[in-house]
Amino acid sequence: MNSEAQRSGAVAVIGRPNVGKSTLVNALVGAKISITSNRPQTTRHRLLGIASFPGGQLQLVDTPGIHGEQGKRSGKAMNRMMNRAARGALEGVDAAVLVVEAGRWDAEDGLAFEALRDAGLPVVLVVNQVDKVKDKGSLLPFIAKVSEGREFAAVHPLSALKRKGLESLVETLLGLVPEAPPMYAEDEITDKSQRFLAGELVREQLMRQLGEELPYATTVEIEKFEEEPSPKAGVMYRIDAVVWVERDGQKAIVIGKGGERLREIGSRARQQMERLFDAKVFLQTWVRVREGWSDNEAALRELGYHD
Ligand SMILES: Nc1nc2c(ncn2[C@@H]2O[C@H](COP(=O)(O)OP(=O)(O)OP(=O)(O)O)[C@@H](O)[C@H]2O)c(=O)[nH]1
Repeated sequence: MNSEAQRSGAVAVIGRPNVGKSTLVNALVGAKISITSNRPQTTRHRLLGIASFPGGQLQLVDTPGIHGEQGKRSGKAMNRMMNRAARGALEGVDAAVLVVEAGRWDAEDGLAFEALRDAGLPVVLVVNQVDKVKDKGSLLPFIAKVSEGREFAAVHPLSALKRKGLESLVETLLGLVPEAPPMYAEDEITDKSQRFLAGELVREQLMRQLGEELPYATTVEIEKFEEEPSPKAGVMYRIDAVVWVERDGQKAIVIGKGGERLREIGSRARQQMERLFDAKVFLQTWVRVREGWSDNEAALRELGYHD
């Protein structure tokens, strides 16, 4: 790529839940700004990941997974909001990446593709998780089948987790965005505040550490986020996080025997925050009950959800 012709533009990252959209955005940005877990519907918000390269800058819009009736897990209002947030991400972008899992294409992948086709965007197909495919020879027929009757600007088999195959994807994407100076400074990595990211890192641990349906009944609110100078670490943050659940019984499970579960959630989240903020973090966590929050639009807005 000609290094004098700087390119810059927005690219939506779309796909059904759990295919690796956030993992891909993090890999391209080079930092963990979007939380990931092996549970579908981890991402609930739209989030911008800013990735700067010698040839230009990509503003990657990470989105909640597009899901159909069968994919609903949280309250109805939350599901509606997530689908609206994903579809809303298509406005004002220059191109889209459709992420699918290698070897698998189902109805929800079809829904995601149709949303992109209807938006009239150039679509790059990312066939993710190729590290899990033993018979690499099966990839070509899979790609041929998926491409039948569907138009893609390019197809990239890759592994977001192992960071394999990313360079050529970046080259393709830079080719699809306009010639323009970067929109953000090179050291900026997201449009979200540290306060927002702190809440997400607590939520990531809820997704990872709680079993069954419980993660979908929880959300996190940051009640206090204070920065103060620290003689050793430069700055330190004092953060108070509230974990909201829907019922009393759920509160007991999140707290765990003798408070063990909540301590582990807090400790892992704090480590992740310290890494991301490059600072010392003092984190306190509480659990509170708010009945039916995930099926109540007003409660969702109060808790920071919007489309
Ligand atoms: N083996 C393998 N696993 C991957 C790869 N990319 C993502 N994963 C795993 O797949 C799971 C889902 O990844 P996410 O990035 O959270 O998926 P997502 O598409 O953002 O999910 P939603 O938030 O549900 O929309 C996580 O456990 C990731 O570690 C990959 O290239 N290879």
